[in-house]
Amino acid sequence: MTTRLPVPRIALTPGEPAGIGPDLCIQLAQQDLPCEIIVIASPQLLEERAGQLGLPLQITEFDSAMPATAQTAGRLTVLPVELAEPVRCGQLNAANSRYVLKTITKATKGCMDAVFDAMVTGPVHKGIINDAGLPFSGHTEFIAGITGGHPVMMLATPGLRVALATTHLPLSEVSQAITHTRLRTVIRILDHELRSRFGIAHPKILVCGLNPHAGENGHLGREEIDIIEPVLDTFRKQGLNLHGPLPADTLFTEKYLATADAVLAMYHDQGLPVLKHMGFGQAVNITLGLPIIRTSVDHGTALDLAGSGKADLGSLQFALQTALTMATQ
Ligand SMILES: NC(=O)c1ccc[n+]([C@@H]2O[C@H](COP(=O)([O-])OP(=O)(O)OC[C@H]3O[C@@H](n4cnc5c(N)ncnc54)[C@H](O)[C@@H]3O)[C@@H](O)[C@H]2O)c1
Ligand SMILES: N[C@H](C(=O)O)[C@H](O)COP(=O)(O)O
Repeated sequence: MTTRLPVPRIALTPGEPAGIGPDLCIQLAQQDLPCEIIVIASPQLLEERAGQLGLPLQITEFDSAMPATAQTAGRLTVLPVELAEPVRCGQLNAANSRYVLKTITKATKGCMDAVFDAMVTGPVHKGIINDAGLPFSGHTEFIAGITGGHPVMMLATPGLRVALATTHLPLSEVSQAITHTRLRTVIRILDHELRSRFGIAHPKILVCGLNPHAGENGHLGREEIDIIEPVLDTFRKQGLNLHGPLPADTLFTEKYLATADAVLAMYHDQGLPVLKHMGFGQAVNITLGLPIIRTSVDHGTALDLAGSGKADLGSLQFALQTALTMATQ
């Protein structure tokens, strides 16, 4: 007798309604998939956008009491959330910012309550959420505010994983944020999840310095000597396979990357431009350190492309595939 495994149920938030998130959800819905996708959004928005794109879409309202069924092309299961105001492609409207946060909150709580096996997020516009007077610096921090845990942002593309010691911080605040406590927490989570979620027995992690040339022996900054090296030394004594602090400009070369499982960058734009240069459109953003599985696209709202049919589905597909792998391993 064979036992059929349950179909994974994945929550999908389209993000900013005036951006390409709704387009991508509709494009994704044109495929048969080995999981159930529950889009948390306004059904009216999705129907209007499908009309603009000229794509078929039959919407069914989500009923959590029903067993999960695999996604079939042209259909979509939706957990409805009402918009505050109608949406025009490419035009941000702060009145709809609470709607955006509500969709993410529902997905997060649904994962916490085991209604969903994982959540995948489309791109939000952080600025318009802030313009609405709502504190928000990114999904990563917002979701962790609901679930608890210290979130660690890691982007991955075939051949490279980059995790960040700090996430959405003004550059002027980064140095202060690189503390012994933060680095210890981030490295512990990164090492642990590379083992537990990605099946890497003894992960080799390359750690960037903060300053040019990793501080040039203290002549170009002391964070490496005072903070990064002592933390790495402590973990090395415990058997972790950590290398650094290395100058970030030369760390990102083949000689170093060839044998590495992940790079830990000290701040957002130290690590992510390299990863996006290598894999934009084929990369995923994964939040480590949470009690739930959350992945996301590697791109933003692309307001210029909303409703045009030109948005590339690659990163959303990769994000979904990664969430599925993590949920079913
Ligand atoms: N996952 C997220 O929520 C996320 C990620 C990155 C940026 N953002 C936000 O998005 C907003 C806009 O950011 P940005 O302009 O720096 O980046 P962006 O990714 O929106 O756009 C950069 C360029 O890439 C193009 N592009 C982006 N996604 C594409 C796709 N799927 N297919 C084809 N072309 C695509 C755009 O047309 C644009 O030319 C900001 O508010 C930023 O914070 C959100
Ligand atoms: N740092 C992400 C990137 O550049 O792709 C992006 O801002 C999204 O972050 P959140 O997943 O925290 O919203």
